[in-house]
Amino acid sequence: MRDFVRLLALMRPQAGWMALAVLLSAVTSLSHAGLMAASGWFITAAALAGAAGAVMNPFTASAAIRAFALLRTAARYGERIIGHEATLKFVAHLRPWFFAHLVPLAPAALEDQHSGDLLARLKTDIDRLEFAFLRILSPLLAALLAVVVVVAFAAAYDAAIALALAGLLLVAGVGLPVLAHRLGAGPARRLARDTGAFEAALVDHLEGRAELDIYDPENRHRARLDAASDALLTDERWLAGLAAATSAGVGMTGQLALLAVLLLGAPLVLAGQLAGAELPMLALMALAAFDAVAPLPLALQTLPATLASARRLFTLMDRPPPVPERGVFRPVPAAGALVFSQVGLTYAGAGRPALDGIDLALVPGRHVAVVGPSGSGKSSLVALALRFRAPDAGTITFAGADVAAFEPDGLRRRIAVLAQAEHLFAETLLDNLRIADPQASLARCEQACATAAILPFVASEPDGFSTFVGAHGAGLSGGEARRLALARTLLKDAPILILDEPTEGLDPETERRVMDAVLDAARERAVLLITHRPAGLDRMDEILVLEAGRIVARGTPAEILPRFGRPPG
Ligand SMILES: Nc1ncnc2c1ncn2[C@@H]1O[C@H](COP(=O)(O)OP(=O)(O)OP(=O)(O)O)[C@@H](O)[C@H]1O
Repeated sequence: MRDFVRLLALMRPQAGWMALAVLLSAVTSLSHAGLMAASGWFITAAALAGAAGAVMNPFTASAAIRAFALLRTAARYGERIIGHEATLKFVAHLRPWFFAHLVPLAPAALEDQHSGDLLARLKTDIDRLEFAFLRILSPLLAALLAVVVVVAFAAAYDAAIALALAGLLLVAGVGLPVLAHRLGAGPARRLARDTGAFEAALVDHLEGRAELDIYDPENRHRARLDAASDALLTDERWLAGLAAATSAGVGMTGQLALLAVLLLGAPLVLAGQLAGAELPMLALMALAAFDAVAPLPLALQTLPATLASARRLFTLMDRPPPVPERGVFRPVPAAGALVFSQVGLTYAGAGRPALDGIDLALVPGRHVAVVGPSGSGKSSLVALALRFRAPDAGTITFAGADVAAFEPDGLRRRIAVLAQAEHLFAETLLDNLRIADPQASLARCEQACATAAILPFVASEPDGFSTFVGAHGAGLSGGEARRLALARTLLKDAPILILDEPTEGLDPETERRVMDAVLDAARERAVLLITHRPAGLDRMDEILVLEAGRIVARGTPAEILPRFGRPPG
């Protein structure tokens, strides 16, 4: 219920258009019933007049028939135009709204989300909400309006006929939809829940094709996908069958209503309490009134999936961002030292802190390395520096002010990072480089590529910088992808440079050359080098040794490196 109310609140800006669409939809149903009623009356009255040899004025009735027919067409046209306009405006607002809520959550608060599942939310769930008005709300309200008018009209002629009509409309408009809802709730909820998971598994399957070819020749993974797909199809088939059966049920109830009106009305005609032409008028109007309730079974059947989609979206929306992205912030100084003082970080549900009592200063012109075994907390340091997470102990300052005083995006502009797993976009080499600086001249791109030792590769490609790198850089070797990502990081003109395993995948000689070039180029910047490898460590001003989240040793290369008989980490 809460989700439904929140959904209604989201529709509020379009409430005026939506109310008009509902009104027009009710007018469409009523003019249809009016057309049928007037036609029934006219045909019978003409036949009775003919049989009695009397003269009848055909103009009033035929004018009414024409008026109802025109009104029905105009109202239907208006309802379609306005209903879709309101819905499109609603969706135009919904998708950016969802996206705007999602962005501050990334990456830390979305770590448990599969990209395929997020895509399903952006697409399938929002598509479902898109129809919440057209398929659920509008038919429901329009049917209510139309039914009240039709039953009141019938009551003006005879209470029993009105009662029978109201009862059968209730059966078709409430009884059958509730039954269909009951029978379809499980499959509908499963569909809403599992479609996202299925799409996520499908994306996973495609991305992991190479691994599956190696490890899964028996196609076990594929069989699981097939089974999930079959289950979804079974549910879909059940819901389609249910929709067909309830629609047939509504049609049959309409026929029953026609019969009931005739049976109840015939004695009244014989007793002279009802005019002969009024009986077919009421009977045909009753039959036509069922058009108004015909969409209700589908509306109620759609409701659980729509609510499940709304709940999935709202649950994600309600996650607090790991750091506040909005508020009153100070302008971020162009340069300054990034200083960690006694910083601690404990992940939710973790038994021990990932970082504890960290003191670290990234000062312009000073180069610091952090070494330590896997899981010692190196990437967590980067997440804190980038304000993807906030420390739960100690303080981090930039240019002397707590980083919480700055807008996170503004602070991130001062930091260039080569992360452990850099994403390459399915675009050209140049497009990938210019993500760091869209204005970067070709000469600057070449300079960055030369420093990262990727320029010879670019030059050897027939298309040069226009070479397409493929999805996730699949068209490049691991080392090439790493050097391209490094060149991109170097292009970002930021006073702080963080390099997480920059030479991963390079041979020792290239590694040494690249590290020398990078450190020369970054002489003026504050550098944080995170590494397991020896290259470049001898050029550091300070080396910190991290173990299980704590700094267990720190000093100059001359003090630290002799402790490691072999490469540290
Ligand atoms: N999102 C997370 N949720 C819970 N625990 C996490 C999360 N990220 C990291 N950890 C844990 O925090 C600790 C430090 O992880 P971190 O990734 O910072 O280590 P690392 O030194 O960068 O490791 P590696 O060298 O393997 O990349 C590990 O015990 C890890 O399991």
